Amino acid sequence: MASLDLILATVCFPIILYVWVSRSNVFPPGPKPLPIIGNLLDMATKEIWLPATRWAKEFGPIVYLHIFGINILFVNTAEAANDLLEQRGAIYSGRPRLIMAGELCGCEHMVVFTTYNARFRRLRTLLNKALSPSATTSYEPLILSGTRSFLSNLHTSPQAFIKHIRHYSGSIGLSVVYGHEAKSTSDPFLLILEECLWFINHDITSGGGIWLVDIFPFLRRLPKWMPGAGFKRKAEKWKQRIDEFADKPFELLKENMSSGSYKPSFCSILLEEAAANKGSANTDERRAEFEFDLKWAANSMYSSTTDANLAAVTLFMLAIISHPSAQKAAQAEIDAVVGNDRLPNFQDREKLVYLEALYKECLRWGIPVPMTLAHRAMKDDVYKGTYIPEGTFVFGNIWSMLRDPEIYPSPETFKPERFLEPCTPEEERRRDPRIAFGFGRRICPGMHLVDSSVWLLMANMLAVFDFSNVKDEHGVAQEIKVEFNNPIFRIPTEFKCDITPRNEMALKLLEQHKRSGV
Ligand code: HEM
Repeated sequence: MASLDLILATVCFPIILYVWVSRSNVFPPGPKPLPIIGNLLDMATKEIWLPATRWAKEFGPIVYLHIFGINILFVNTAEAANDLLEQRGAIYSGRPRLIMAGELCGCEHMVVFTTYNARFRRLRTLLNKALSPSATTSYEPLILSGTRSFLSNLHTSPQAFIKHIRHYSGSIGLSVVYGHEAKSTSDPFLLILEECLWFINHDITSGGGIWLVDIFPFLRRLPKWMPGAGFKRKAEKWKQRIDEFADKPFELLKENMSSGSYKPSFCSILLEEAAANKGSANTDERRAEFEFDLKWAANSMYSSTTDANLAAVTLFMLAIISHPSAQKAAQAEIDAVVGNDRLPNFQDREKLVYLEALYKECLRWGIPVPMTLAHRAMKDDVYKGTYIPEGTFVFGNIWSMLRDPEIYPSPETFKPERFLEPCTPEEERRRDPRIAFGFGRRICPGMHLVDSSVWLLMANMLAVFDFSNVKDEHGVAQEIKVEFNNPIFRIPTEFKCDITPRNEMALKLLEQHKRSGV
């Protein structure tokens, strides 16, 4: 009898609760919607993570909104993100089907836009292989030489630092992915990267990427000449460029491979592996499918590096300019560990403990990507007595998690020392700034590459330059004021700062590297 009670309690009760909650539609709490448009006005803001974090304080770990029948859920704490996006990854790893971005503009082949299906798993396998910690180690020579030429460029024209960061990220992406060396900022593959990133981030996915056609799918059948079908004309133009963006570097690499003059890269290694594997199972159809996947996996890698890196590096610059004592402390440590006659490299990392804390605090305080992209609930779910319907767009609110005062006391304060304070293993697990890279089966595949490349860039920038506010004619430091207009990446608007070589030795090192080209 006791065991029957136990069965009833453990099996039947959760089922009854599930059915009751899902039938009675007890949605998670959230701001009051208006009739018809729902929470449309609440969502109409460029830094959505800021109101989302205010709602988190008012309503709790999960907050629900809806717009024209689209359900939206913000997951605001690391614990809820772990419960839903990690532990229930089988439910929460989809992506919304965006008709405008995906189907009409042709982004549907990129990993970021692909929902959780067999193709997604094939693409992620390719990316995870190319971006695993051990694969990342093999890119270290490229990262090192990219970093050195970035320092030279920064020395030559410090005020163009944004252009140099973009060039650095784009050219590392091109060499790692396609083995292509970008000789200048006007390399056609860098230009098309910039162009496509601009309209993907600012036009296609602006406002969460939801267009009227995503709410009323029948609109996609409108003939493109009709008044009101301007979105179709725009989509056609963007699609053509996005296809070229994926095709052109891949086609050039294949041509170079046929003529035998190419550098090993992510694509060439996998194409060679596929060619060597000419078994009977490797039909023409399979080969075509593999090449199509590889082309889009490559494009997903190449297109994801620039804006995220730009956000991470400019936020680091803002942090050290506004916290000169942290800048000095990191430089003193580099001088002590590395000395003044060479530049920092990967082998120094273990000994640069303050720099490590500074790197973590830059990710935590700066938050380059404050909100995950929308995960899609692939079936109905119940969480803590509330109902989350299938199809809900679920956003991990990284901003609110990395600003959680329970885990990070005085979260607005930039304080690298917080990562040096002794803590229990449980606290160590809770204060993990890798939350900055998202969750579960959708976690950023580029996180290991970022961990090496952005760390090395920071170490080298601090080793040779001082970063400070611009001074006016009376020597008074000018405060830096920036805004954040990009809906996905926290990239500050352009700002001015002074970037000067730290001393004679730094100048000598820069000259040396300029001459040797490494
Ligand atoms: C500071 C740098 C970066 C940050 C903070 C960052 C952060 C993120 C975040 C938060 C997501 C969304 C995860 C989610 O939906 O749960 C993401 C997705 C993604 N990231 Fe990154 N990222 C960075 C750099 C990179 C780089 C360098 C690459 C490629 C080499 C990359 C490739 C991707 C891809 C392909 C996705 C989509 C994954 C998917 O949909 O399954 N990221 N990233």
